[in-house]
Amino acid sequence: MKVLNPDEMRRMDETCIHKYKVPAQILMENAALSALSVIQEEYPHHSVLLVCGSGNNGGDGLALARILFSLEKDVEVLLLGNPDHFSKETSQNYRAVREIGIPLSLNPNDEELSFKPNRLIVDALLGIGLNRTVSEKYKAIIERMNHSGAPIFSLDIPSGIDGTTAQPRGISIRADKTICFGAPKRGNILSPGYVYNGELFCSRISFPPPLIRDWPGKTEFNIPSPLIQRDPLGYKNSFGRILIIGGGKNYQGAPALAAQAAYRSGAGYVTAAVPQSQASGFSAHCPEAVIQELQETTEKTISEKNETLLLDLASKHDVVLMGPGMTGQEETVSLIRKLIPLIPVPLVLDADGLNALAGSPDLTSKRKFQTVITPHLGEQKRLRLGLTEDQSLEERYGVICVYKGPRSRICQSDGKEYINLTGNDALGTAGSGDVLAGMVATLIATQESVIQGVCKAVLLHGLTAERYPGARESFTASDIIEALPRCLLEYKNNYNEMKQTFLGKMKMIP
Ligand SMILES: NC(=O)C1=CN([C@@H]2O[C@H](COP(=O)(O)OP(=O)(O)OC[C@H]3O[C@@H](n4cnc5c(N)ncnc54)[C@H](OP(=O)(O)O)[C@@H]3O)[C@@H](O)[C@H]2O)[C@@H](O)CC1
Ligand SMILES: [K+]
Repeated sequence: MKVLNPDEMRRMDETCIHKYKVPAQILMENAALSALSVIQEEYPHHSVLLVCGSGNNGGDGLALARILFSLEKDVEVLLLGNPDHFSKETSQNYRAVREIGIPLSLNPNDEELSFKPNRLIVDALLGIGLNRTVSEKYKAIIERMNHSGAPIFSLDIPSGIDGTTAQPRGISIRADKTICFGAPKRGNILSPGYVYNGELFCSRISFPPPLIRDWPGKTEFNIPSPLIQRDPLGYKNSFGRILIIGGGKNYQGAPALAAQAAYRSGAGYVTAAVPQSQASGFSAHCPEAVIQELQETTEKTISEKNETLLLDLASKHDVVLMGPGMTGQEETVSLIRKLIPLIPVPLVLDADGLNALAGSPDLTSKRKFQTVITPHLGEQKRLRLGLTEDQSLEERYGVICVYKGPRSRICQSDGKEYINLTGNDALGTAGSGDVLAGMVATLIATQESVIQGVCKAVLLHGLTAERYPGARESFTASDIIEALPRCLLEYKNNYNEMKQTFLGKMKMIP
């Protein structure tokens, strides 16, 4: 499923109207009919107040009012704006609403506004035409709607959410349900906008399939291919050989979590290269891993003396993960910077690996093998130092970048972007990133391509937090690892359902 920004959505609408000859009036009617089916299903007995703005979003609301009224529903319309500025389609619906005699208040003042808690509010104030901070007049109404106690159903996007950035422009409706038209917008899917949708529905409003299928947009939901089945005749070396370079004083846990996550994601063989004084502690955490003891700096971090040994070891593995727990010790940072360009297999950089990389994009951009970086917000900021506004990390560093956070994004340097739909706030726990890094390294080794491996790892990592009972009350990085087997099994056995329901995150309406 493609995700569009408002400009793309307008171009798609225009293409539908001009190339495929589906008139705008029909699109608006279809939008209203699809919203009607949600109301009939979800709010069959509610009376309805439609709050309409003066753009086509308001036009959708007016069309819906007309259809609801024809079904003898108790409806009322609040209309804001100047009818002289309406589009042709909105004007037609406005005239019909007036002629039919549907109760309507035009630009009501504060005293005339009445929101009853048991009456459904349809939010048709602002759609993808939002182009500035919400005006004072609209702000006051949005506040009243949000505090009314009434259920709110938004048309296309909650009024106030920017369709591109997903940020509220000053304020936004907090909807219980939202139906998006044609395709989901970035504002419906990214953080924080997705939270304002409530439950999300989508209608194609009769867009012809080739229009959607062949649309050249580069952003889509992260729903990768099915898991590659394990070879029943395979052995440990055929299920992914992962080298983890990590650990430093006070940070033994980080590489241990990554190693456990690697094994639980299906890796056949994991080597952990850690400072020698931490080897025994590491073994206690992950007895399955083969340990390579490394010479240390005086601060018990990994010394530069290990360069040749590590490069040789890397060449004997399918993927290298470098960074967890390595600290910012000067000599260790210098080692990381020497190793990055030379590691002769795909490389995953996380944590201190990213801090060492920040500001030196040439270290990764010239690598012969692919690099994946998994920065959280703070690390993203550090990596951006020296970049211009319009440069992305994936482009400048020549990597696949996983922008971690609510609704993580996986971005390739060619502009392709996958928005992850799984996960919740439970994942904000120490060690969560180390676990993800171990999963990414493994699935890169075991799946059909680096990008597919990354996408599957991010999806599964999020799924653990949704499937682990009580995760939002109590969850640790080790619980992510514990939940992995059942999530892998679900991915394997229920793949088609997960794909068809967009992992339960969006429901298609005719
Ligand atoms: N095209 C199609 O075929 C289809 C389109 N469809 C529907 O159309 C919607 C897009 O319609 P749209 O482009 O008319 O914009 P819309 O979101 O209604 O708002 C524009 C109005 O808001 C105003 N305004 C803007 N910012 C503001 C602010 N901060 N505070 C206050 N006011 C502000 C702005 O005013 P102005 O800039 O003129 O002052 C303008 O009057 C789309 O979301 C979908 O629902 C469906 O029917 C399917 C077919
Ligand atoms: K809206």
